[in-house]
Amino acid sequence: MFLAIDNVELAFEGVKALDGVSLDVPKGSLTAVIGPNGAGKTSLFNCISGVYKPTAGQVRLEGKNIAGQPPHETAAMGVARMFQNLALFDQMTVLENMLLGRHHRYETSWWNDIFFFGKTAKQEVAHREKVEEVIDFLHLERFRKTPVGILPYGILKRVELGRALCMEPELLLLDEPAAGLNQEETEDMARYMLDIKEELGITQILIEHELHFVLDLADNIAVLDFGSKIAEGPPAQIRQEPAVIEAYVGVGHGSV
Ligand SMILES: Nc1ncnc2c1ncn2[C@@H]1O[C@H](COP(=O)(O)OP(=O)(O)OP(=O)(O)O)[C@@H](O)[C@H]1O
Repeated sequence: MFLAIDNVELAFEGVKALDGVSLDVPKGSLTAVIGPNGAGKTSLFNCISGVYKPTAGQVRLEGKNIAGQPPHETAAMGVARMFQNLALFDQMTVLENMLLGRHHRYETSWWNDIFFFGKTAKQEVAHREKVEEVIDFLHLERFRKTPVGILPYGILKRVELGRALCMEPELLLLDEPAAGLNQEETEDMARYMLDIKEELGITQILIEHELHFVLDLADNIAVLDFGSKIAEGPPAQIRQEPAVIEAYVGVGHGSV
């Protein structure tokens, strides 16, 4: 299995944020983790990316247990994260922010190379080519030289996705990518996620509040509630799941 989350438990002073959660994520798939506030979704991401060390259980990436491994080592193994609270530098342009997304791939003094000395090292040319590819892929051409601080939120979300894609990840963790977007922007975001899967073949895990956003998108949906996985399956199955119907629309309201 590409990513195997095995009986992961995470406790904060007696409160179990995760209580024995297991989830298999096949390579190239798009998995959604949904659930209400406080269900444990962010905690699960933090256990995958290395921000938190699970109190029990394993997170195996291509067979290697990465639970408790520092985030930079996990990132170097190809795990990138798109943050809900955007991790961008306002004064820098779209292009510069995306180049920063590649810093772990610079072999030496990446900061000096890009910003102070402007060396046209082979390395930098290759990095810029990759960034331009991502800019094209996300249709951000006309914003390349714009400081991100003046861009509207919908575009910023796309730039944040681009920053993560510039890491050339094997596994992309998306934290509520549609939060705060209008209908059209939400549809665009969903389209990009399908393109990432179909054209780039990158495995994606997506945290979402809204069941409806993921029903047409995900291959597999895991539903968390109070730190436990209460249901898992393809969208058609999740729609019919009594525990999900109860959690989302109340008992006796039919399928979602
Ligand atoms: N650093 C922390 N210290 C103490 N408790 C925490 C910490 N982080 C999370 N928790 C608790 O763990 C539980 C799960 O929180 P988590 O943020 O993972 O849920 P979530 O599903 O991501 O919620 P939301 O949708 O609101 O982001 C909650 O009860 C939360 O209060």
